[in-house]
Amino acid sequence: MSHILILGGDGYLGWPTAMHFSAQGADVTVVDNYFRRNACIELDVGMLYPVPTLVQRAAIWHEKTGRQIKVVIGDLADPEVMRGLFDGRAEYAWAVDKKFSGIPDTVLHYAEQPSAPYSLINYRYANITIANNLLVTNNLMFSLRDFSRQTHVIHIGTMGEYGTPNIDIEEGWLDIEHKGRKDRFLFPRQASSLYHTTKIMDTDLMWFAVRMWNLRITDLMQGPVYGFETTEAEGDQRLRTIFNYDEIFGTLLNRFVTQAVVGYPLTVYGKGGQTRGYLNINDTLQCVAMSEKTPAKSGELRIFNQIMETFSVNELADRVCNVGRQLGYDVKVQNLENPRKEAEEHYYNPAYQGLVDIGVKPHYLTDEVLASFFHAVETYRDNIRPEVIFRGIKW
Ligand SMILES: O=c1ccn([C@@H]2O[C@H](COP(=O)(O)OP(=O)(O)O[C@H]3O[C@H](CS(=O)(=O)O)[C@@H](O)[C@H](O)[C@H]3O)[C@@H](O)[C@H]2O)c(=O)[nH]1
Repeated sequence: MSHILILGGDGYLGWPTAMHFSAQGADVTVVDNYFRRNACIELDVGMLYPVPTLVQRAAIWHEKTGRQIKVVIGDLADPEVMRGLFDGRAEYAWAVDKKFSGIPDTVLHYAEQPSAPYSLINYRYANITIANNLLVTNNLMFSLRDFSRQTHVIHIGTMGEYGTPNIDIEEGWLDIEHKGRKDRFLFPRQASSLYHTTKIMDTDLMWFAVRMWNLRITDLMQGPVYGFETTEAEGDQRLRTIFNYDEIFGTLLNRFVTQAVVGYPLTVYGKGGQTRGYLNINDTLQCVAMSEKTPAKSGELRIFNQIMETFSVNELADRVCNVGRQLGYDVKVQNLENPRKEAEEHYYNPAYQGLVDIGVKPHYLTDEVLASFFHAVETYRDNIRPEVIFRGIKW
């Protein structure tokens, strides 16, 4: 049985991933310090529905499936918490069998502050983002160096590391010919938020560790994710993942569908030509699962662009308007002055073939998928708080 350690197991992607691997029979341990929930309380942003604690969710999962997901509550920016997961000192906050699972075969690293607006609220939130994201990644690198260089790490990076260059975006690497000589380098990176910049710095830490200590790392450069319905959560609402629609933690399509359902005009920032690669939450699970099955080699930093299709903000607003109107909603669009500093019209042509080549079958955003997303959000309509949708955190 493979042992999978999930850092950031309480988050939007961490918890569905934990259930996904557990359902397939893996020995799963999740770690989290409840950063996301605490930030949601501190900043008073709305979640679509309440979510039981990580410990409660693990107990519910066990009651329903007979499988255990071991839970550790701790701050991975503290090196001793991280190292305890490799040398057996970790204390389980929940587990049926509290015996140490041993060195993990695979570590899924989601334990990061994931929001661009959060990282730019002010200098304090900027520092929290930088300190958390870089220390967690560095603590992981040193734990692997000291305890297990064979463990495969799958890190969630972001397409935002590349920014919006005026050339095609390759999958992580670029061959350069300069004055008659050739070499291969990380693709140039230029992020448009501090959060995204920490992901660039993560890549540098990981690439250093791969070069020095022959670690095995897959970096998934993910675009904005949408949706919350995953197979393992079907049939029990208490197992649904955290879903934000507010300005800070909500991603674009999750926000637009929620806005449409509650009659709030869709918040298109600036000209709306900002184009990104999007993916369904179920494809995040697939991409991580396929990467786990076909790990990076020793001394390899393997980079995949984890997106399934690209849309501009305007295109997504149109799609949400059309489907919303067919469902009887009076959906309107408002063009707001862009609170972010970003290109509003730009070239965007990223490669994203690597994950398909290792077996991922994309779920595309069809009208049916969008309609089913509307129906899922409608169930919680009364919980939606319009006042948290836009507060205008400026870059
Ligand atoms: O109400 C809104 C919200 C966003 N946008 C625009 O939509 C685009 C995407 O915004 P987003 O908030 O969905 O995505 P972003 O801030 O880039 O961050 C999200 O998507 C990233 C992938 S990517 O965008 O870098 O490819 C992940 O890394 C992050 O964790 C996740 O929060 C941006 O141009 C933004 O200005 C709007 O027009 N209106």
